[in-house]
Amino acid sequence: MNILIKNANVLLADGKVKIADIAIKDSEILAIENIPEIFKAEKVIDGTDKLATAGFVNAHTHVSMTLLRSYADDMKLMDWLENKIWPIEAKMKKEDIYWGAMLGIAEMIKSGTTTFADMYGDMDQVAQACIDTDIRAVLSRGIIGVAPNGNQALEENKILFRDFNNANDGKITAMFGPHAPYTCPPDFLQKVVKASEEYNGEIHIHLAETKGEVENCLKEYGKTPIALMEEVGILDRGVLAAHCVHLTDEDIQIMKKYNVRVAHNPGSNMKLASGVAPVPQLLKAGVCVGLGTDGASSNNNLDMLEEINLATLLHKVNTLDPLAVPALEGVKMGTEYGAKAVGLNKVGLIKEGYKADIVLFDMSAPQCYPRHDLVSLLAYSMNGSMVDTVLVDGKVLLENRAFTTIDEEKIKYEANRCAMNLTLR
Ligand SMILES: CSC[C@H]1O[C@@H](n2cnc3c(O)ncnc32)[C@H](O)[C@@H]1O
Ligand SMILES: [Zn+2]
Repeated sequence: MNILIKNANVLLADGKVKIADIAIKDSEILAIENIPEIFKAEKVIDGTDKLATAGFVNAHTHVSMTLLRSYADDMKLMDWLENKIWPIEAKMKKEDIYWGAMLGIAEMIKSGTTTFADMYGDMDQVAQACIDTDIRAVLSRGIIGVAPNGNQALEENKILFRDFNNANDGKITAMFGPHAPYTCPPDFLQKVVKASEEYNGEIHIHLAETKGEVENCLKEYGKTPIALMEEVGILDRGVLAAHCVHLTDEDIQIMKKYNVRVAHNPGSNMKLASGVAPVPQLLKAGVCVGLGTDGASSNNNLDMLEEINLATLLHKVNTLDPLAVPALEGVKMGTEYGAKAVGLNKVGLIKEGYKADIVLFDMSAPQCYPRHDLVSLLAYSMNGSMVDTVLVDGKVLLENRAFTTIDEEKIKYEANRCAMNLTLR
């Protein structure tokens, strides 16, 4: 479909904001400003006084964990996982994964996220939710190698790849998801490397999230998690590494050498008291750093504009340098860098030839005045509730804050039903 967004304040690829029209042809951005005479719009969207940005890329989440939002708070990671999260996840059924994913996808679209990278179980249900909502997604089967069903989970990841890589007109792609070095020993990780070579897939993994993880890794293997991943061959495969909080300078050099991409999760790292990732050093070293929310049970929402805000503020105070992560860098981490981090090309910018994943923000609220600098307003004043219109792959999914295809009330009802039943099992 030919869509014309007229007269919007467009955040362009060069970081400048300009009032312009955006012509969309099918799934791509055809032109910005200089619209060809022959372009005939079948739908016109008035962008007057709205801010148009590339859709946010949530570079790391476990979307179905929306069912566990507010279920277990104020705990450190391993206590939280071992004593609350893993026991109740063991009771989850396929419909829980589906409705939890639908709830999370609805929340993400409504707050401006157009792509997410996921790692969980029963990923056929997450994939189906992506098909039912038309969001863009990079899906991996989270694999706990030490679990009795580690090999089964690896087989499920191969099936995910076979059945859903490039599915839904290419909006779904797949990766392999070994959970973490502390749940996937080296010999199992080598099986994952082999499978990823067989399927030409990349790898999504939690790395160096806590001080305890690093200390235990050094004790058991005499190496940091990053160095161990280099040894077992994981880094050769193309890696999206979530967290990367506790790193040495040598780790950062290894990450640069292997072009490791990072999903920085400031909200989750703060909520689980995991630490502050050395994002300014990673960016300075030329490592690609995107942003993720992690799951809604350790954040506790999936609002990427909030994550951008957290990233811009956290690193200022942690380094006592107001330029540690400036506004535009934070926005780029949540869009352009995030797209690269999850392995997508032509996504993450409003640029000719890129995918038409576009968000229009309503700027009528008082906190959007005065208009000295719209990128500053986006990073430091606005919030996800100001999202008005969302397009993914050139399809309008949200318009005037209302979903065009999905039933929000049904999703909230079914997800809540599943969450309550889950706690009764
Ligand atoms: C095996 S599927 C993915 C697995 O990861 C768990 N998880 C959620 N958040 C985190 C985190 O911050 N670090 C490590 N693991 C996490 C999730 O509950 C699933 O069990
Ligand atoms: Zn995670």
